Amino acid sequence: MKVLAPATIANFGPGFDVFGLCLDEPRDVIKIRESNEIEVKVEGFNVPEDPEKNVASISALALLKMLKAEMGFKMKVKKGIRPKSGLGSSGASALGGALAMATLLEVKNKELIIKAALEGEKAASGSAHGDNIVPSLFGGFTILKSLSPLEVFKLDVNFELVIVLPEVEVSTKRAREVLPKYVPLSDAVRNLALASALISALKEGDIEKVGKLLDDYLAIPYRKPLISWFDNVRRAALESGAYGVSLSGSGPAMFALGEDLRSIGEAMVEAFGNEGIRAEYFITKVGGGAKCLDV
Ligand SMILES: Nc1ncnc2c1ncn2[C@@H]1O[C@H](COP(=O)(O)OP(=O)(O)OP(=O)(O)O)[C@@H](O)[C@H]1O
Ligand SMILES: N[C@@H](CCO)C(=O)O
Repeated sequence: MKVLAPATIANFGPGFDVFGLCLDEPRDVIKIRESNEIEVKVEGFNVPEDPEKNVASISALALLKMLKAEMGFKMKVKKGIRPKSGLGSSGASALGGALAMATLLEVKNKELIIKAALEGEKAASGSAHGDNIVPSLFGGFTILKSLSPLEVFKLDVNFELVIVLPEVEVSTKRAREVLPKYVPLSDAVRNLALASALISALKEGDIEKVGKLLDDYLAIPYRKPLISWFDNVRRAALESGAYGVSLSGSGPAMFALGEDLRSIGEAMVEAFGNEGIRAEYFITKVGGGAKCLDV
């Protein structure tokens, strides 16, 4: 049994903890089979092999516990999404681990799978936010209305975007610690207006309009001390023709929409370089969600 669990962009501008976009790549690949022992092996980016510490096995174990089932397993995690990247690295592994175990046990209940995956996400980032796990499972653009009961609205969208990944790390845990408990009402209203308009623009398929609706007043302003380069890289993207640009999840990855994605990516990489930070860019499209393969 093998699960492909894709990277995601959480928040997607104004949708803090609610919006999520599934990417076609990169992805984690989680292989699982029943065994007498519990073992985790990791390939690719470095994450723990201790089953109590790897997000994928934590989620698989959480599902077993929820079902009051006992079973050993051997898990192989091919880690294709860089941890602490802002691309939903822990979310993809958490979803992959829960989905792989669910498939082994022939469990189809999506709410249960997400509940188990949230245990992994919580272990990684200190918070059971679902805006990476949900798009990684369902694909497309997701609006997470409620986790319990699970209520997800999905938009099937189709466009390309450029992702820029700098060689710095931002811990999601830290990026959540810096957020205030309360925000000014005027900022909440601004985000509400942007988020509502963004959904309408996505439904129209007007990506230029979507790009102009990516501002955020709830999280990014408070995270600036952790992402001091953000404004300069954003400016470079806009000056090179991007319709819009934002942080992916809690960063450091950024994404931009536009026509000439290659030029925008190059301009953003150069802007990171001016800050003394090496970065790379890649172009991808909206992904279709996690896949289970019988191998
Ligand atoms: N399978 C796994 N995948 C990713 N991270 C893991 C995994 N197992 C354990 N971890 C640990 O979880 C932590 C992930 O931290 P964090 O949530 O900040 O990153 P992230 O999920 O990659 O961020 P983001 O969601 O913004 O991409 C790291 O300390 C990492 O070592
Ligand atoms: N919504 C989460 C996503 C983290 O990947 C946050 O911004 O903290």
